[in-house]
Amino acid sequence: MALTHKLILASGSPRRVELLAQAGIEPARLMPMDLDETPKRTEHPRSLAWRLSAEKARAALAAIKGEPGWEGSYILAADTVVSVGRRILGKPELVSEASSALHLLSGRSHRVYTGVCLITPDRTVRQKVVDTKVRFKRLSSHDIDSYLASGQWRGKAGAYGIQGIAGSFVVKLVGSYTNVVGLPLYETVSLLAGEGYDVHDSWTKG
Ligand SMILES: Cc1cn([C@H]2C[C@H](O)[C@@H](COP(=O)(O)OP(=O)(O)OP(=O)(O)O)O2)c(=O)[nH]c1=O
Repeated sequence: MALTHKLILASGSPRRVELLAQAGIEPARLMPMDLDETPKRTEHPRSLAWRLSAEKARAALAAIKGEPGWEGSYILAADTVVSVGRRILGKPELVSEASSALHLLSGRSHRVYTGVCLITPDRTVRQKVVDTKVRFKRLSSHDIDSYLASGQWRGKAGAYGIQGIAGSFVVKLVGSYTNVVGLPLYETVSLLAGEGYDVHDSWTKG
């Protein structure tokens, strides 16, 4: 029988769990890693997504050190960053921050970068950053105020969730949709499969 390795998802994002489930992958353990996600001065959004996804995965690796049963596990982490030009829009905490982000995104194209980091059972670190270009319609004040009132901006990079109401703001999208939601499925599954993870294991189990 093939040796199966457990997968740890170093994330507290329900979107990432759902996206993996969509691909038939169920992590054996969820480990939300609470890190300082502040960009460094002049840090490019792509570099930020690369760095933070690796920091989350490495933090989970450090946390399981010495725990029996988890030595040969895979560890997966991701980080999603929204940017308009070189300006990085993080996860807003206040309504006023969400409002400024939505005003910036209105009628423009922006990029969404998701960094994916996989630590393999032999502790090799494999990384990718995927980017998607998204164009929003011009948002009226009414659109923005109503969206803010919906609360769907909370906890989301760039103050919107494409999988909800904000999907109706999208005029054009070039690249991976799942990347915008928080985990690029094609690239993540390729990364896992390329490192020997049995991505087909659960497909036949219903
Ligand atoms: C742009 C966009 C982001 N998001 C979410 C995905 C991520 O959860 C979040 C970006 O923040 P992240 O810091 O990438 O992730 P997180 O803090 O939610 O979870 P964790 O670090 O524990 O894995 O924004 C959407 O759900 N929809 C969208 O359209």
